[in-house]
Amino acid sequence: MRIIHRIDPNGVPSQRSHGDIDRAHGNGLVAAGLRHAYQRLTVLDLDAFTVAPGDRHAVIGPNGAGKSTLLNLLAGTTRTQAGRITYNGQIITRRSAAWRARAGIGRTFQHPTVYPDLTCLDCVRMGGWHHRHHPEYTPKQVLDLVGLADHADRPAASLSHGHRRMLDLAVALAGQPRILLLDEPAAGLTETETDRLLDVLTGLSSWIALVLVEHDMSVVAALANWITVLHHGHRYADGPANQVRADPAVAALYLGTTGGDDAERQ
Ligand SMILES: Nc1ncnc2c1ncn2[C@@H]1O[C@H](COP(=O)(O)OP(=O)(O)OP(=O)(O)O)[C@@H](O)[C@H]1O
Repeated sequence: MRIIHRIDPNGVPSQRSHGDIDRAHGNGLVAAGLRHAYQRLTVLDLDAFTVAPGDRHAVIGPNGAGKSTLLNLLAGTTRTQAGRITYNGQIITRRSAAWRARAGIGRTFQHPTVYPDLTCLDCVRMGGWHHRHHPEYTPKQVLDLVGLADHADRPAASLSHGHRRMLDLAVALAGQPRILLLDEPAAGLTETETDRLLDVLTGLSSWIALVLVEHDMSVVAALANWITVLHHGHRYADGPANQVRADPAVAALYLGTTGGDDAERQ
């Protein structure tokens, strides 16, 4: 199986399933030359990563591959050490996470960080604070969307793990993101909760781009039309979701039967 690479060696998008027109006008999120190290250990070294409006882009890879690090750099919760990030044609590399959230780059967390002392409704109000005068949806509508309408007045701290994840998503959605970065949104959810999550995410407006870090391949299969595989911080494979999922080398990577032929894959 040949993996179709999305980026040519010069960093120019080469193959796209959709979004080309928007990208041509400079819309979307474009990261180039992102490198990140903890102490002297480089955990991410990515030539290019692009997200166009409407993308459904999964980032997969074994534990420690650098997936969350990538998401944190895109969201601005981790400071960029090397590389450049642009959003709708504007360089945002040094912009804070709060600035990026206001600009439309929303995120959820691997470990949901809701405001524990606030009620669910107030958490969502906080998430949509910068849209409070012209909200697309009221906080109650957002809570209803994720199935938490009955919990509006409960403190966030009292929620179950699954409900906390959905509240985290509601907070992100209240910010009216144009790009939504999701860090393992299905982790720890029951089957019913996962179905709800998929209902919410598949029902989002088609112009909202999703970047999904996820280990659950059924969730990836249901949502993603493009997959980037990371391995030891490098891009191991990149292509249309059905092709990447069918690639024996990607399966072997997950089963731990590959030696990690990064050089061959880049
Ligand atoms: N704050 C930190 N200090 C030191 N090392 C870190 C820190 N955060 C992450 N790392 C290391 O960086 C590497 C990449 O971590 P990252 O969380 O991005 O991987 P991941 O692909 O998201 O993994 P997982 O699927 O297990 O969540 C790992 O080796 C991890 O141990």
